[in-house]
Amino acid sequence: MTIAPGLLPEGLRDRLPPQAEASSHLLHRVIVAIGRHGYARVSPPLAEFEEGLVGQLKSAGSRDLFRFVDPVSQRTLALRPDITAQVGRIAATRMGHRPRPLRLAYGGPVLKLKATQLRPERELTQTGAELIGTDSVAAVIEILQVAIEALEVAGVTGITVDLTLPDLVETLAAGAMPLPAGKIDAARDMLDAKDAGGLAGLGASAYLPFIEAAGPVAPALAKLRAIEGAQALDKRLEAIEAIVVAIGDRVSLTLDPTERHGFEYQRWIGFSLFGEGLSGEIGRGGTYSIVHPDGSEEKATGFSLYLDPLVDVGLGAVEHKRVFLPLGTDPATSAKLRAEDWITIAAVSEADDAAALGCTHILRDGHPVAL
Ligand SMILES: N[C@@H](Cc1c[nH]c[nH+]1)C(=O)O
Repeated sequence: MTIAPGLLPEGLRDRLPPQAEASSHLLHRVIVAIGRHGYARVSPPLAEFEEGLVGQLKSAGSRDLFRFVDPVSQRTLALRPDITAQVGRIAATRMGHRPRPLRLAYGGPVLKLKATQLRPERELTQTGAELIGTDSVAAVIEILQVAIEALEVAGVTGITVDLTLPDLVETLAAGAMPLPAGKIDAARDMLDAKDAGGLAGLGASAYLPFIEAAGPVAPALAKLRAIEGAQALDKRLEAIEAIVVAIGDRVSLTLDPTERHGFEYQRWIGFSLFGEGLSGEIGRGGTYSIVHPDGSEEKATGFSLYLDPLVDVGLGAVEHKRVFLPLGTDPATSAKLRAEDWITIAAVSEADDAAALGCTHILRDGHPVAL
């Protein structure tokens, strides 16, 4: 089968001007904003041994990995679908001796095995921060504040934070709302899909009220509090109240306690981030556990942002002044212009056309004149 020239595999794309520049500009601005909160940047590789990517975070699956055999080591390598696991590996090994809490930031491409309907792209630019050594309420609030600031710096407005309780079913099933072990996964899936009939069929009707307890945070919290047998969640609900106090004025807060989708390894709290005019989720995060080589576990809290939807709506675009330099322009003059922040487009033939080349100015008598 021949492949049409320029055709790329599904979910992979070229970024052209000006979006390619906007994308790197946005990543730079966001990572600088994260760094201001003390998060030092790490830069793990695009691919590593499969074991390095799957064993690091408790409960993280290994399904969505692009795998291949490395002709050099003869070992199975995988392309990273998520940088958080790599940061976990670094924190547990090379930076295991650094004082806690350890604040690390990252940014770069990740590759998902499957696209989703909402996100047809498989290669995404992921950036974020991980606060390692704690999953306290204070840690969650710091992480949310850093994420919100990073989104604001990127130009996102109308931010919504949707909170969820990823381990809700396990927590309740172990206490007041028992479920046979074999049914926990099924109950979780049905709650995630808000499938009331399925839940009842499973003998998990006690969980039905959780489906109703979703929406703007204040009424949702009130409904959760009223659920018979949900006292095991009290500490989590208090934490959510503290989050409302900390960031409720800055963003819209919603609560969807049974949302699990995309929260594979997050534990007592998770959150999704949305922005006005941006389709789908633009970020996600929560608390999780890093597994150390000796089997011990370390708590952590973090967030990741996905910058592609921002670039797609034009955020990060940089306005440039582009001056056309006719043939024979003195190199010292053009160097001076570049030092003054101009982009210089030098003629290479008499036929070159300043307007067609996207110039905003043309150099006349040593000075840029607007076209
Ligand atoms: N890396 C996760 C989000 C996250 C970061 N830290 C904890 N959770 C994701 O992209 O879904």
